[in-house]
Amino acid sequence: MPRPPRLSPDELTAALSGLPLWSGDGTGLHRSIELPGFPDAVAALVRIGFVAEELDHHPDVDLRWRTLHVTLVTHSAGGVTGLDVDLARRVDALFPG
Ligand SMILES: C[C@H](O)[C@H](O)[C@H]1CNC2=NC(N)=NC(=O)C2=N1
Repeated sequence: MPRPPRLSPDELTAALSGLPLWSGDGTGLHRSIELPGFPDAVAALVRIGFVAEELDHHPDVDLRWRTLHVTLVTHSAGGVTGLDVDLARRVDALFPG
């Protein structure tokens, strides 16, 4: 599937202003999600995984005890695209913070 283009700096700034739980730059969007315990963190990763499969767009996730460190980047585009913004919104819908 063709990938969309990387966001411009202005587009990225606008996207991040609508994603207050996320930080980042052109190399990736980042959010950490702390759960009550390790099993909850594993379950959260599975839930994110199903959304990722639905979107055919996948996060980089570092699971540390009960915290998921999520990075979104479109690897084939070499930076952040609208697909990452879409996935960030879907993650926030699951875990509003
Ligand atoms: C064929 C399939 O669409 C691609 O391999 C997708 C799958 N998920 C992906 N996820 C992310 N984050 N970046 C990609 O470039 C990517 N490519």
